Amino acid sequence: MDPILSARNIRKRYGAFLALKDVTFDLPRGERHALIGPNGAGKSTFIACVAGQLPGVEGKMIFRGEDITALTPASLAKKGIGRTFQISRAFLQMTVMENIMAAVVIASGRWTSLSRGLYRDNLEKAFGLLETVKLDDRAAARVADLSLGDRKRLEFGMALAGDPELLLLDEPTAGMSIKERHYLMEMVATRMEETGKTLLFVEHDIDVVMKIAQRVTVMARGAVLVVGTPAEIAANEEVQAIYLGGHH
Ligand SMILES: Nc1ncnc2c1ncn2[C@@H]1O[C@H](COP(=O)(O)OP(=O)(O)OP(=O)(O)O)[C@@H](O)[C@H]1O
Repeated sequence: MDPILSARNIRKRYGAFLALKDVTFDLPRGERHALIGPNGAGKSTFIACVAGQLPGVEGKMIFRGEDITALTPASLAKKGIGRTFQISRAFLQMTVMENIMAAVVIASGRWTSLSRGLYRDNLEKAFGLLETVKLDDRAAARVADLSLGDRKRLEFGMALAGDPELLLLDEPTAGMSIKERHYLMEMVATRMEETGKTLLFVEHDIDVVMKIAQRVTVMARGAVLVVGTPAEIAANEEVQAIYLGGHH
């Protein structure tokens, strides 16, 4: 296995509460990997640790052979770790195109260039991303007027602007209809497949997990319980006990 990400003994405390208890985890390059587990298992905390968003994380995080422990989200983005962000309120009144352009410009790292060539390149890239997430026909719409499914696809497109090697998605389908969930996640899976990138996602919809993930990590109470293929996970008695035990 050629891991793109190796987490070693990751610990995270919130005050006196230990939310992650020595999580050790290897993510092979090019894999679509789901993190599942009951509420409070530590899934979002782990994703936030990988994205560099939490202070005081203990342990070691290696990305593409390099120690990235304690790097800031901005430097992690430059190194190829991307995640989606909810579009902030101020940007909801702007159009789909303006939002995706902002993501492209930020990802390019060149805010102030007036070069027309660069502007044209950015515009082309922005259009390409809108095509990828099937929003090219909504380019002029205000984000506030989009359906939830459309907005989530836009957020996915914006996360792709930096062309991340590893994409982190924390409950990307929350609040969506079953049909929208599958539509979004099939789109994400296709994109990952075509570009050879790696995906780590937290997902509560087990049907989506079974369809999209190549391997699954089950977390419970801040620790990794079991790792396996979707079929192995579905057949695992410990996992069944957690889910049927009413703890989620
Ligand atoms: N900022 C915080 N301060 C204190 N405790 C926190 C904080 N964030 C999370 N926790 C606690 O840490 C534990 C893990 O939370 P986390 O959100 O990572 O779990 P999760 O597996 O993503 O759960 P869910 O499926 O409900 O989103 C929970 O017990 C939660 O209450």
